[in-house]
Amino acid sequence: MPEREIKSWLTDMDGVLVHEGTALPGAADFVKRLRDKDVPFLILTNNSIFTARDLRARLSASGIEVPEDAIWTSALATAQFLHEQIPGGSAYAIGEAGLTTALYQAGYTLTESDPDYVVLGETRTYSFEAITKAIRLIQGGSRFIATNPDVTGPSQEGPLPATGSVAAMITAATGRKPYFVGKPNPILFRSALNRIGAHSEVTAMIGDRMDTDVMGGLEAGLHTFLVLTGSTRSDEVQDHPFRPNQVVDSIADLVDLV
Ligand SMILES: O=C(CO)COP(=O)(O)O
Ligand SMILES: [Mg+2]
Repeated sequence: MPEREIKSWLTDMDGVLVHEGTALPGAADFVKRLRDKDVPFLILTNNSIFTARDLRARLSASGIEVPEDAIWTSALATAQFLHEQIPGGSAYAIGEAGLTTALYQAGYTLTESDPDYVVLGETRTYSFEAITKAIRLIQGGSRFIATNPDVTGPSQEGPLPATGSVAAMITAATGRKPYFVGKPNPILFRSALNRIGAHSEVTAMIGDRMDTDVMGGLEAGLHTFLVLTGSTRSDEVQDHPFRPNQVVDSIADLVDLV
């Protein structure tokens, strides 16, 4: 049992609720319990590929029913961050609808011509041409932003290369490191807590990665649960200088805590 009462929940998506488009055992029950008991919650994902509307549909197709406004992605947080930094700015974006739509909705112009920012997001179709353009723009002075530092993402077949790995390639070519807006950045956690009106003292974070979900939750003052259905094996927890409050096999073990 947690040492403190949990009144609101932030939960990661890939590796906790789903593997790509397949729901993990207990995920649908966990979310249904939250909604039936009207418990404040938010799905907090570093996956910047999809819009919240698309993610709602994908989760529904896997049997997990959540409203669109219960989903907060690293793409949405990145667009909000850039709007606060340079309102009405411009960006060269590598990513999919989740990122480009969020940037447009934040009032940004997408361009290859002297953009304020190069924004790297998640995609399954990174192109050599696009990465080359990004490298040249960064060398020309555009600021380098990435939606999330995850070097891999989980799937049923095994790890998938992710934004953090591609960012490392661009860093190697330019000598510039990106500013990552997604987990573990406190910006994502603070914006998430604000969206559900929750206080860190009584909020839990459920994740599958130590370097994003658990680190970010820990630093935000949340109670942290690590599940073993995603990117972290139980014997890997000790490789990190910090640990979650609790390690559980899967989200099915947390249903009765709601
Ligand atoms: O998509 C991701 C990295 O590829 C991570 O997504 P989550 O933050 O939902 O685990
Ligand atoms: Mg995850």
